[in-house]
Amino acid sequence: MDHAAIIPGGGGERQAAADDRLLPHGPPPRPACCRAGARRGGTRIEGTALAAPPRRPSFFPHAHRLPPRVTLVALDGVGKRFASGTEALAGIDLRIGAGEFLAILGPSGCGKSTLLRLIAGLAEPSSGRITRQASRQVGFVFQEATLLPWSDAITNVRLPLRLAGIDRAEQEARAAAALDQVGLRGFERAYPRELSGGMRMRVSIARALVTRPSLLLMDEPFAALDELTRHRLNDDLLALWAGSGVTVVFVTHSVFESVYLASRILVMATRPGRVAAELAMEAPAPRPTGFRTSAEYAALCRATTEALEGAMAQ
Ligand SMILES: Nc1ncnc2c1ncn2[C@@H]1O[C@H](COP(=O)(O)OP(=O)(O)OP(=O)(O)O)[C@@H](O)[C@H]1O
Repeated sequence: MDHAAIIPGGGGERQAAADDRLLPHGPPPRPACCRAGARRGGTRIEGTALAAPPRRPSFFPHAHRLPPRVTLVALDGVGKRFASGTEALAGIDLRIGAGEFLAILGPSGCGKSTLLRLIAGLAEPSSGRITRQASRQVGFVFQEATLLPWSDAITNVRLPLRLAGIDRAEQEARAAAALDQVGLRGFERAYPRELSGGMRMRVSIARALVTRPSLLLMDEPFAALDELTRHRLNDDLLALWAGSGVTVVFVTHSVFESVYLASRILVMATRPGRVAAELAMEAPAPRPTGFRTSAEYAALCRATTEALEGAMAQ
């Protein structure tokens, strides 16, 4: 099968409406290719410039190796047991490379959110070790937009800067730029109740971006949105990622969303939560028109579904 073939005329993925339009910019498209491989192995970490993630064997015929990159966060044998006795995670070895788009995919309760919180430093592991690059700045986006209802969009977005003690003029300028970045120029004075669900999520993303994070952590951010809005936000997030160089870790239940977005997918199994498989894939970013109906996308979704079914059978 030719994984790089694109079926023309499909999709409607990038028909941005005024209501849900995001980023105008993006990098030159990369060649279409994909790679997936079994996971194992660790990498020694030296100081703050961490070692590159391990390379893994491929099983796609046109596979190629990803370039080595700096590791932002490294987890070695990480486990998490809650006071209730629940063993949420066990034996997690993971390298998050600068600039990658990592999706964490798995069934409900497998520990995806717990893993994201550990990566963020919002919780401590009960075993193992997490090493983070010292200079990283983390942004967090949750499933709900969690905006202050009594504040307009720009006030919501500048909140992290206000809490950091940055002066008012800079807060305003950076918040306006972040809203522009997510396609909401002109909506600075709109209140959350005046915005659609997709627009509220854009404000939430702008609030995460305003701190100029090197690591953007997203916990099922589009799960509550309708499918078309979700597709548009997927495209715009990809353009944002590709244009900014930010590292994204994205939790999702959806095989289709993970394949569409990610450069690497971590498939998790449950009880205790652990990494069952790791699939590395690369496709042009932003995705070309019709990618959702392409043979390449279908092949990647099939491989990922098989990996997820394998994980659930473990
Ligand atoms: N604070 C906590 N105290 C006790 N147990 C917890 C706590 N947080 C999570 N758990 C348990 O840890 C396990 C993993 O939960 P987690 O929310 O990380 O899974 P998840 O994969 O994100 O689930 P979902 O996809 O349904 O959001 C679950 O069994 C959950 O009940």
